[in-house]
Amino acid sequence: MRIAVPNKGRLHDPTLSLLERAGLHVEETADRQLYADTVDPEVTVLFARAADIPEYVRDGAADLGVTGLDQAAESGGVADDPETADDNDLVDLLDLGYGSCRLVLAAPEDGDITAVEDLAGATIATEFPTVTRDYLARVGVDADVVTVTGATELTPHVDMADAIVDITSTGTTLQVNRLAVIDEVLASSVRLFARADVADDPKVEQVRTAFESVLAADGRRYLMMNAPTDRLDEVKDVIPGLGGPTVMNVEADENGNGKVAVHAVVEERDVFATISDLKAVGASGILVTEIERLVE
Ligand SMILES: Nc1ncnc2c1ncn2[C@@H]1O[C@H](COP(=O)(O)OP(=O)(O)OP(=O)(O)O)[C@@H](O)[C@H]1O
Ligand SMILES: O=P(O)(O)OC[C@H]1O[C@H](OP(=O)(O)OP(=O)(O)O)[C@H](O)[C@@H]1O
Ligand SMILES: [Mg+2]
Repeated sequence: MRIAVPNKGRLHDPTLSLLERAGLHVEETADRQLYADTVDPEVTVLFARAADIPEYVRDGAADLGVTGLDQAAESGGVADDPETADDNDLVDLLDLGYGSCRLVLAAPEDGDITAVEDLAGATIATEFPTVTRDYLARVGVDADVVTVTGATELTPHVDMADAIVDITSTGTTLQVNRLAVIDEVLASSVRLFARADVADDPKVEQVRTAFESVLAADGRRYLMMNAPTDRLDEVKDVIPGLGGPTVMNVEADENGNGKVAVHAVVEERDVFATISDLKAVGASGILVTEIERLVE
């Protein structure tokens, strides 16, 4: 099975680190620029441009792809559910959380275009012509779309376009170019995509679960402690756990008082307060550790 991942740019490093954390270590090879083996003999990684990845997956050059939803939507249909997906759809299996941005319609701050209706008969420049045309059809506005391959923000200032559809995240680029957002066209983030005909494959499910387990572990910590058996209920009340904690009997102390070991997964933001609460109800030997993966 082949997974296409971004070969460069902002999505490259986070994607490789996700593969690593998911246990799919990418082997170093001479051909690393194009493809690489992983520790799983059935899984190969293919390096491609973020914008080309959806096409690689649709064409069958790869089975899975990691890239932005904006790129997938630009290349054709995207389905959330393999059951209802068309043959040529990409199935959006999992939101990986990074690469968050918005595709927005924007026009010069001090211009005449302040609403999407003002764009009837106007020209919109974008690197995302398909998404833009779909959007115009959705809102029922007839405008021309010109495709550019970069520096889109410049086009309204050189009379190439009246408005643009482009990526924004912090808003700095729009602000510097004195462009105001008129509407959101698409909210995007990086997703794990599969070709519809392999979306139900057990190997695909294995990769999806591995990625999901990394996301589930993010921002969570594993707490371990000992507690007097007769104070277990108080300890349980204090732990803001995911489900009940795991409780194990351990040897009684030298005075014959019963003791238990308690393990629990807690949100990282709760750890600081929880530790003092635990001490107050008699817990001791409290350990806090990171979690690599969590399969819920
Ligand atoms: N400013 C941004 N903030 C968050 N995500 C972004 C931003 N710009 C782009 N992205 C996401 O990253 C994807 C890849 O962007 P792009 O193709 O521009 O590559 P890049 O990482 O910017 O590298 P380069 O432009 O140098 O090739 C986009 O499709 C989008 O999903
Ligand atoms: O809202 P902001 O935080 O300013 O981000 C938006 C900018 O980020 C991307 O450009 P990028 O930095 O990837 O440069 P590029 O045009 O070379 O791809 C995108 O094309 C916008 O221009
Ligand atoms: Mg870019």
